[in-house]
Amino acid sequence: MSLESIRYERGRLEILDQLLLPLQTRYIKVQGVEDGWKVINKMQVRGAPAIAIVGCLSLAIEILKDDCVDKKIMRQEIEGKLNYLVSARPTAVNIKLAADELINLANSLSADENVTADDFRERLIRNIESMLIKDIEDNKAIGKFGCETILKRLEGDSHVRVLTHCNTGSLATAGYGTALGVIRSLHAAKRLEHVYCTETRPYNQGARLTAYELVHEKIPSTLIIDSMVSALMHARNITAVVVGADRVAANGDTANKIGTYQIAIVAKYHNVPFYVAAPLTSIDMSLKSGDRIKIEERPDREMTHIGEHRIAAPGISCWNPSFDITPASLITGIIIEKGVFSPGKLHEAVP
Ligand SMILES: CSC[C@@H](O)[C@@H](O)C(=O)COP(=O)(O)O
Repeated sequence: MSLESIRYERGRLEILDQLLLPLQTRYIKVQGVEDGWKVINKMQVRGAPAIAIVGCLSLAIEILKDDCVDKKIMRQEIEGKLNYLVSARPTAVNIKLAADELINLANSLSADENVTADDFRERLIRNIESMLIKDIEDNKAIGKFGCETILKRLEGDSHVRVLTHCNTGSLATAGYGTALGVIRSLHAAKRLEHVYCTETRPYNQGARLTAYELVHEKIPSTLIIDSMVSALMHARNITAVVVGADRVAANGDTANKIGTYQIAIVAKYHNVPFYVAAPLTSIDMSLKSGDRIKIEERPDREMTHIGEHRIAAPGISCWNPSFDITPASLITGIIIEKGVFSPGKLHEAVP
C-alpha cells in the first residue's frame, strides 16, 4: 500500500508529520483552520496539491462544527479563512485556485434563497471532500500520459533511467503522485530501469521523502546529492528528467523546488528531455510569465542546521529561496491530466 499523507473522514483530519520522516511515522490531528495554517507553514505537510487539500479540509472540519444559521455571516467567514490559509505559503497556486473556487461556490449558495444554512454547509464540505478523489484520478492520468510520452521517444522496448527532484509522490498529493506518478507508471509497465532522486537541499525532500517512497514501493532507485546532476547525466545516460510544479505560468515558465532550473539547464546541455508533471490545479493562466511568481524565502535555519545540529559557520548570512523558475524554453513538455503539451500549447489545454 502507498504511503498516506492525509487521513480524512468527515469531522476528522490527520496528516503524516513530514518533518519526522523517515525516522518516525506520526500523524497529527488538524482540528481546524488555525492548525491547517500551522502544519502548512511549518511544512509538516508540503507539496502543492497536498497543501491545497489539507488547507481546504481544515476548513471543512470547522464548517462541520459551525452551527450558524446566517448564510451571509458564514460566507464572509469562509472567505476570510480561505484567504488566511492561502497566506501560509505563497508560491504553490493550487490552494489559491481552490480557495477562489470555494469562495465562488459560497457566494452563489449564499445568494440562492432555496439553499438553507445546512445545505450551504453540506455543499461546501462535499465540494472540499471531492478534492481527495479528484487529485488521485488526475495523478493517475498524468502518470499514464507521462509514461506513454517518455516511451514513445525510445527505440524498441528498451528501459528508461529517469532523474527526479524534490518529492512529488503520495506524500505531496492525495496519493499516487505527479512526477513520481509518471515514474510509478513506468515501473508498473516494467520499463523503468532505474530512478535517480536528488537530495534536494536544504529541506531534503529527496533524501528523506522521495527515497522513502521509492524504497517503500520497491522501485529501483539511487540517491544523489544536488551537485551530482551533471556528472550523472554524463555517466549514466539518463533518458528523461521528470519534476513537479508549484505554479506554471501561461507561457509554461514553471516554479518548482529550488534547483529545478539548474537541472533543466544541465538537461538541455546533455540533450535529455525535461518534463514537468502537474495537475491543472497548478497552472496559473492569470500570469503571462514566471516573472511575477512570488518565491517563498524560508528561514536560514533550514540551511545552517540539520535537525538540531549546526553545520554552517556561526555568523554567516544565508539566502534561502524555496523555489526557482525554469523558463519554458528549457521544458520539453508539460504533462497534465489531459495529455502532454509543449509549453507554447498550454493555452489549448487550459480553459
Ligand atoms: C506534487 S508536488 C509538486 C511541487 O510542490 C514539488 O515539486 C515541490 O516543489 C514541493 O515543495 P515543498 O517546499 O516541499 O512544498
